[in-house]
Amino acid sequence: MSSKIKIAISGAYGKMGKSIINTIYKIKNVKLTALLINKNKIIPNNIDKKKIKNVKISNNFNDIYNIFDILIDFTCPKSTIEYLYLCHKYNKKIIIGTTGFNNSEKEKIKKFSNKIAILLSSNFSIGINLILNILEKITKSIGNDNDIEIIEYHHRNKKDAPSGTALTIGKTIAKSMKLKLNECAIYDKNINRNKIKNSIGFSVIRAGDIIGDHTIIFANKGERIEITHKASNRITFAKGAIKASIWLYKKKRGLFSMKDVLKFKN
Ligand SMILES: NC(=O)C1=CN([C@@H]2O[C@H](COP(=O)(O)OP(=O)(O)OC[C@H]3O[C@@H](n4cnc5c(N)ncnc54)[C@H](OP(=O)(O)O)[C@@H]3O)[C@@H](O)[C@H]2O)C=CC1
Ligand SMILES: O=C(O)C1=N[C@H](C(=O)O)C[C@H](O)C1
Repeated sequence: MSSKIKIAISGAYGKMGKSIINTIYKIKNVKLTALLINKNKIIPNNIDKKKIKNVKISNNFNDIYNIFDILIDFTCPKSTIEYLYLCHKYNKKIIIGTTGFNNSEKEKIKKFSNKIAILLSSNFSIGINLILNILEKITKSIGNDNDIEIIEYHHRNKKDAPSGTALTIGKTIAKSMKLKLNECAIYDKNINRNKIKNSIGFSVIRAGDIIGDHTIIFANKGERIEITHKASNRITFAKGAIKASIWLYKKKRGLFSMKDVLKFKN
């Protein structure tokens, strides 16, 4: 590729935004050209000013639409949808890392993907996507005979629950049992499991500065299988999102996921 892919980040001063700023300069095919922040905020002290020397910083998409190719968004559902409209207006591609969308917002994302290229992932780590890949096989083998639980652990500031990753894991398991998640998910532990076949229980822990851990339990009489992923640094998500943006650059339109990017061999 002759010229580098130009990247803008929305949510740039957030935990994920800062992680991407500190990672992107190490990756040769891409160049950070713009930061979209919420209000006119001072640059956080844990952002190295050298890394954003020639980068435009604005709280207005219209200031930067002509200096980037792909927007990497880690903000909140309301802001993501606002940026989706603007990416459609200016025909820009978008990597969506934000989680916590309601059904109407998910419909909007799907609708816009008819016009622009969108890659949506609740978790950009290689590890979680590898687990999603093998979960189908495990569930098809033992899902019907086991109690299934998903436990997620995040930092005390996380706004949505269960996590987007936990919901994606639940959806993958449900689909492997030929069910929709809303037909088998149990969020309320007072429900007697004996009454529900093929249920998937969710548990949520919010504490300290936990980056993002997920455990899936398949429990039967006499044994249980526990599959756990622990993110120890947000760099794992940042690298995945940047890798996804390089992949998405070639696409004109459509809704994609990390499954399309990683193409694990079965
Ligand atoms: N897919 C994945 O792999 C991962 C997804 N996530 C998800 O990403 C999202 C963000 O997580 P995290 O970075 O920890 O959250 P933070 O709250 O640390 O960061 C979000 C940032 O977005 C800013 N923001 C909100 N609205 C706008 C806007 N319209 N324009 C520009 N900036 C805006 C916020 O500003 P202000 O504080 O002023 O509101 C804040 O700085 C969450 O939904 C989380 O679940 C997180 C990690 C990995
Ligand atoms: O809010 C976070 O931090 C994270 N959110 C994502 C989710 O909701 O699954 C991904 C990761 O677990 C970190």
